[in-house]
Formats: sequence, C-alpha cells, structure tokens
Amino acid sequence: MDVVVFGAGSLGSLVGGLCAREHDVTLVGRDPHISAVRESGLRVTGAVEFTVEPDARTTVPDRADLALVTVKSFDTPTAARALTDCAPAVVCSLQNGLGNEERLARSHDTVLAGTCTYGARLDGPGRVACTGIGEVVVGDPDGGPSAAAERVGGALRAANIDVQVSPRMARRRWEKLAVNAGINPVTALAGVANGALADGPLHGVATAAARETARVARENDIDLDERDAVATLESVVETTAENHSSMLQDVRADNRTEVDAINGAVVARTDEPAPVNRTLARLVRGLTA
Ligand SMILES: NC(=O)C1=CN([C@@H]2O[C@H](COP(=O)(O)OP(=O)(O)OC[C@H]3O[C@@H](n4cnc5c(N)ncnc54)[C@H](OP(=O)(O)O)[C@@H]3O)[C@@H](O)[C@H]2O)C=CC1
Ligand SMILES: CC(C)(CO)C(=O)C(=O)O
Repeated sequence: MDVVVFGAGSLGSLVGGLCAREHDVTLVGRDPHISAVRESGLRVTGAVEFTVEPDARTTVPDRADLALVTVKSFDTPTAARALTDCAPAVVCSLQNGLGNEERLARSHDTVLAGTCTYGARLDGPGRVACTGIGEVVVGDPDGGPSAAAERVGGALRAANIDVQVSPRMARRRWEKLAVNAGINPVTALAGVANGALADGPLHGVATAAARETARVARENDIDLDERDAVATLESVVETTAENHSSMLQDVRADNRTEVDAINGAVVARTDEPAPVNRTLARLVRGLTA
C-alpha cells in the first residue's frame, strides 16, 4: 500500500516508521528532519528499535492509497488542502482533539477517525523515540461498520501495529478527549509528568475535567459514563506515568498548544456551563499568550 504520512513530527515519524516495515511510505514534514531521513534513513529507538528508509519530502507525492494525518489540530486545514494533490483513497486522522475529521471531510470523500496511544518524541533530525507501545483504534467518525476502516486496520496490522477497528468510534473519540481534557492542561499548568495526577489535588482537577467532558458527550448523544471516563483517565495516568504530556512539551518549547481542540472543543459543544474545561482552557491560553 502507498501510505503518505502528513506531519512527520513525533507521532507521524513513529507511525510512518512502523508502517515502512511493510508498506511504501512517504513522510511529509519539515527540514532538517526530512533531509536527514532522505540521507540516512529514519532511526526509531526506545520501546522498539529499527532503521527504515521511507521516502521523505516537504510536499505531498503524486498519489497515495492512504493518508495518515498527524499534524497538530490547528494545522488540519493546511493538511486537508495539501492532500488534495495526491487524492488518497482514504484519509485517516490519528490526532487528538475534536473537529479534525469534519475539517478533512470538507475536501476528502472517505475520512476515518483514529486514536493512538503510542507515545512518540522526535529526538533530532532523522531520529524518533517510541516512548510507549500503545494501540491504534480506527473507524468511521460517526460509528458503524466501515470497509475502509477494515482495510486500514488490515494494513496497519500487517506492519505489526496493534490496531482495533471500532464501530463505536464517536464514543472512543470522546473518551480520548476526556483523557486529554484532564491530563494535558493540568500537567501543562502544574509542570508535572502524567503520574503526578495519580492522587491529591491534581487528581481532583483532572478527573473533574474528565467528568465534565463525559457530561458534554452525553449532551451530544454519545453514551459516555462519567465513571468510565474517570477510570480511563486513571488508567492512562498509570500507564503513561513517566510521560510529559504533549501540552506540557508544547508549553515548555513555547509552541502553540492544542487547547482549543481539546478543552475549548468541550466548551464549544455545550449550551450549559462547563466551568472546569473553560477555566483550564483560559489558564493554558493565558500561560502561552
Ligand atoms: N506525540 C505523541 O506521542 C502523540 C501525539 N498525538 C497527537 O498527534 C498529533 C501530532 O502530534 P505530534 O506528533 O506530537 O506533533 P509534532 O508537532 O511533533 O508533529 C507535527 C509535525 O507536522 C509538521 N507540519 C505541520 N504542518 C505541515 C505542513 N504543511 N507541511 C509539512 N509538515 C507540517 C510540523 O512542523 P512545524 O511544527 O514546523 O509546523 C511538525 O513537525 C497531535 O494531534 C497530538 O495530540 C496523539 C497521541 C500521541
Ligand atoms: C495520552 C496522553 C495524555 C499521553 O501523554 C496524550 O495523548 C498526550 O500527551 O497528548
């Protein structure tokens, strides 16, 4: 399969590298990373270790069977436009936050939602660390069976990626949103690793954000129980205890964060007050303004 990975930063380089063990992969990203991959290949270290030689470019190739979108959510409109040049049969987002699939679907016919709990960190040009083996879940963004999702699931499985095809992707996206709405802003504001949210006051704030997100999910006809959202958050805190969340990394690197697509998206999808997510979003925006 010809796979283009749009946004070869941390996650895109890891997933693209894993896929390159089985498929013809093109990483689309920025120099100097892209030049380094072209010259010496992509070195993956950490939980899995190998070197592959995918094609690497700063613009999209002429064609693709599958496009995996791994830019930050605020770059999704650019990704959607750029990918029209290679007209992929299927476009699949592996991003956090809400709204990405809807934006991609404005210019592509077959769009899948995906969530990914692999951990990735770009360590330098041509080098990416796998900071945790997780799983990819793909499916139709609105739920239900999807032949395209089965094809993508089969292709990722062939590359030894742990993947599930879900007919309940809408719920899965909100469940991941509840996790990110709790962990990401709290770790970013407090300057702590995920494991610091296991108990104490930070646990209280993070779980309040997850519970509020589950309430908003139900207002949007998604069957997400508050206890399930909190249990999932607690399990992710435990399994990623050593991780620095992507939002903490962004704040530390003075990069733009995804707070608008995470806590901001929760606030935007309810007519009722959502004080926990609203406050966290305002604090993160204040911190990075
Ligand atoms: N890292 C992780 O472990 C995980 C990340 N995620 C999610 O995956 C998504 C990506 O995260 P992450 O990999 O950490 O982010 P990164 O910022 O590391 O990667 C995105 C890359 O895409 C590049 N990019 C953006 N626009 C373009 C463009 N037009 N052309 C070429 N390259 C472009 C960016 O370059 P530049 O910055 O120069 O614009 C950057 O290198 C996010 O939604 C995140 O929440 C989900 C699970 C785990
Ligand atoms: C699951 C979690 C919280 C892992 O750090 C993540 O998705 C992120 O950091 O964005």
